[in-house]
Amino acid sequence: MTLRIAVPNKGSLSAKAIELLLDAGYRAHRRNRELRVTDSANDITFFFQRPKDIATYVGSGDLEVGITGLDLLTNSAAPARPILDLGFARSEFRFAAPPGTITSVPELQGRRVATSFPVLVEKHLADHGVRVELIRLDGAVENAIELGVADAIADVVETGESLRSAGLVPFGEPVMRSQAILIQSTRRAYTDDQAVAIQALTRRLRGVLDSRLYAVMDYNCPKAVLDRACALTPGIESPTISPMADRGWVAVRSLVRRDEAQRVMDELEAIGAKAILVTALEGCRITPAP
Ligand SMILES: Nc1ncnc2c1ncn2[C@@H]1O[C@H](COP(=O)(O)OP(=O)(O)OP(=O)(O)O)[C@@H](O)[C@H]1O
Ligand SMILES: O=P(O)(O)OC[C@H]1O[C@H](OP(=O)(O)OP(=O)(O)O)[C@H](O)[C@@H]1O
Ligand SMILES: [Mg+2]
Repeated sequence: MTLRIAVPNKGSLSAKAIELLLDAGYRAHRRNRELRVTDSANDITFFFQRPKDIATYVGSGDLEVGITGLDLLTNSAAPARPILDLGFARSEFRFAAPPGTITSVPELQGRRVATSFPVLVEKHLADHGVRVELIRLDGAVENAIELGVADAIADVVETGESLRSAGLVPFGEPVMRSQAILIQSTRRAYTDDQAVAIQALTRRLRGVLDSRLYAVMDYNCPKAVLDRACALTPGIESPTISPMADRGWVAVRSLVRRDEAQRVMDELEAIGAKAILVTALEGCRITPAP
């Protein structure tokens, strides 16, 4: 097997990582509770591992690549590096405490800080010259203060709901911003075949991410406002302009960001464009290879 890839077997990363691989044409379905799935057609084996262990396997070179979180990679201190941002599991890593108790990082000096990311926290505090008593927990860290084992916590924050419901407020700058990433080892040597296979995987994943980000926009445009229309829909390289039977009009096709499509349609309509269509992408290769 040319490529062995570590995929999170549970938690916030798992379902989205598998969905991404399936959308990229890989057979990454787990039947029952399989921990290893081989996709012979693509010459890949997926190993379903605990999210916290993935950087260790990839860093050591025992698996070629893996999907993990930037915060987990940093916390592992494994010799591995991100090769592609995957855009999901976006979060911040923050300190928090009950309001009015600890409100800045220097005030943590000598206090008890609970976390399940001890390496990440220790490094950040060392960089700020602050020494604490670290309380290592596995999860549900927000309860640690009320239960009396810590004075502050450092944990993943997405919506902030877990902090709010535990009566905690974040303080200090975020320790880091994280998202899901594809990683490879910085230490091992990859064979030429493996390097080519990693490139192919990366291009496929990037294609899926771009397909989710962009849509095709088609519209009919009076020639008199074509410059303004093209400025609204510049596309990635340049819009495609085709003649129409009515010589006063042209047909324009361009890629637009999905999250901007409604605004762009409003503005095109306002300058006189007609028959504006937005079509989702099933797949694409539009950004350059890494
Ligand atoms: N609520 C969340 N929203 C977005 N990303 C999250 C959230 N919780 C965790 N993550 C991210 O998911 C990755 C895995 O985090 P973690 O190890 O805490 O696993 P988990 O998804 O919480 O599963 P578990 O704690 O049950 O093992 C990390 O990169 C983290 O930043
Ligand atoms: O800001 P929020 O949207 O509330 O999300 C953040 C919470 O999500 C994660 O917890 P998870 O559910 O994975 O439980 P865990 O603490 O056991 O990891 C994380 O550890 C936070 O507790
Ligand atoms: Mg968690």
